[in-house]
This record gives sequence, C-alpha cells and structure tokens, in this order.
Amino acid sequence: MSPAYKRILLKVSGEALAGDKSFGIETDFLQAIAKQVAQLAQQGMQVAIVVGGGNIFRGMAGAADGTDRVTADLMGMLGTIINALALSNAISRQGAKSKVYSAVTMPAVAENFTAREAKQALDDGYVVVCGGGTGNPFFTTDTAAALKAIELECDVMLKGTKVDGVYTADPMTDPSAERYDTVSYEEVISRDLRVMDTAAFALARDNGLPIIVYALDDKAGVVGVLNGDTRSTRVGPV
Ligand SMILES: Nc1ncnc2c1ncn2[C@@H]1O[C@H](COP(=O)(O)OP(=O)(O)O)[C@@H](O)[C@H]1O
Ligand SMILES: O=c1ccn([C@@H]2O[C@H](COP(=O)(O)OP(=O)(O)O)[C@@H](O)[C@H]2O)c(=O)[nH]1
Repeated sequence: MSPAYKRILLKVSGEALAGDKSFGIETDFLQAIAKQVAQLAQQGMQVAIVVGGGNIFRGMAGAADGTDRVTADLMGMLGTIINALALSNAISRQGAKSKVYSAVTMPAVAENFTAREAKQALDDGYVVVCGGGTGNPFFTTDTAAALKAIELECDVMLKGTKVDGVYTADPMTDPSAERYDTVSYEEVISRDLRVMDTAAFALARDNGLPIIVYALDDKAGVVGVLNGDTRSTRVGPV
C-alpha cells in the first residue's frame, strides 16, 4: 500500500451506491465498500468519506419538476445524510470505529461538522463519514469532498464513481472517448471534462489537492487504487 498517504478523503457517489437499482441503496454494494474502508482503517490509515445523494434526490431534478431550488437542494442534502448513516453503520459492522458528521445541524442524527473535531476523530482512529454536502444550496458533494479534503488536510481525494477515470469526453455517451492515466487541473478545467464540477476542480487546483478518479464497482476498490492495481486517473499539477 502507498506509504505516501496517511489521511485520505474518499468521495462515494450516491448514484453508485444504488448499484444496479435506479433508486436507494444496494446492500451488497454498501457492504463491499464498508469492508474495504474498514480494512484500510484497521491498517492504520485515516479515512474521511463524503457521501453523495444522487440515488435519493437531486436538487436540479426537483427544481426542474417545480420545487424551488433552495428547497430541492435541502432535500438533496438530507438524502446524503441518509447515505452517510447507512455507510457509517456498515463500516461499524465491519469492526472499524465510525462517526457521522453533518454540515446541516441535526443533533439527534449526527455530530455537527467542524474540521477541528473531525480531525481529532480521525486521529482517534474513527472513520469520519460526512453528510450534508457543504450545507449550502447550489453546491455539489464533489465540491464538498474537495473542501473537506482540504480542511481536514488529507493527502489525496479519491473519487469513486461509475467510470474508471477521466476521459477525453463522457465515456457513457461517446464511445471514442479515451482515458487519461494522469491529467492536469488546467486540462480538465479548460476542456470542461465533467467528471466533477469545475468548482471542485478549481478548489483542488488552488490548494494543490491531488484527485484520483476510479470506478467504485471495481472489485479491488479503494484498496486496489492505493496499491496501484485498480485502473484510475490522477488529476494533479503538471
Ligand atoms: N470527461 C469525462 N470523463 C469521465 N466521466 C465523465 C466525463 N464527462 C462526464 N462524465 C460523467 O461523469 C460521471 C461521474 O460524475 P458523478 O458526479 O460521480 O456522477 P453522478 O452524476 O452519478 O453523480 C460519469 O458517470 C460520467 O458519465
Ligand atoms: O453542498 C451541497 C451538496 C449537495 N447538495 C444537494 O444534494 C444533492 C445530492 O448531491 P450530489 O448530486 O452531489 O450527489 P452525487 O452526485 O454524488 O450522488 C445535490 O443534487 C444537491 O441538490 C447541495 O445542495 N449542496
């Protein structure tokens, strides 16, 4: 395993959590991710996770259907909390300590996120699972993930999603798209490669945070990414 990383931030896309279903959480898939994360934690790696919510609700879709955008985004943020609770519980069941932090205040459900407390929890051996995104409408959980990776002083952000890296175009719609092994922040932003939103890439670039994009359903998963066995793209300085 890469000895270079002491503390990592893992972004788990909500839609990927649904596995083959169009909505909700696929239990086997949740267990598989939880097992990989628990394994890393038990080996002494500090792991923070930001969870998406696209498997439950997306603000943009709600707004398109007539709900006002701010309300729809609040609904989306609540969806990410549901996923965070499910993932943290699954990690605990694998024998690792885990706590949920929320960017939206809800004391009966989760700890309020502060970087100071979350860093302490990481130092104390907890897997820190962050829900609620940035706590603000008009943002995404990718931006929240980049932000929290920087706030928590993580060495790298791993973005687990449906595709196995960054391509020259969206591989879901363009079969001629080619995957990069490494790509600069500048190229991703200037070519508008939309595997994450520009705000997230810009934040990473401005703070020198490397990002590794990989497919969440790869059997070797995040452990494989860190070992260099899983196909992925590294986004970083040139
Ligand atoms: N240049 C690109 N390289 C890789 N994936 C891309 C690119 N452009 C668009 N995508 C799409 O971005 C998606 C990943 O973004 P993500 O935010 O995780 O997805 P979701 O919409 O499920 O939340 C991929 O499933 C892929 O279809
Ligand atoms: O900081 C944030 C993060 C998320 N969201 C809302 O939560 C939804 C789910 O998050 P996202 O789409 O990023 O999840 P993912 O794509 O990872 O499944 C978004 O559509 C937004 O409506 C938000 O308003 N602010």
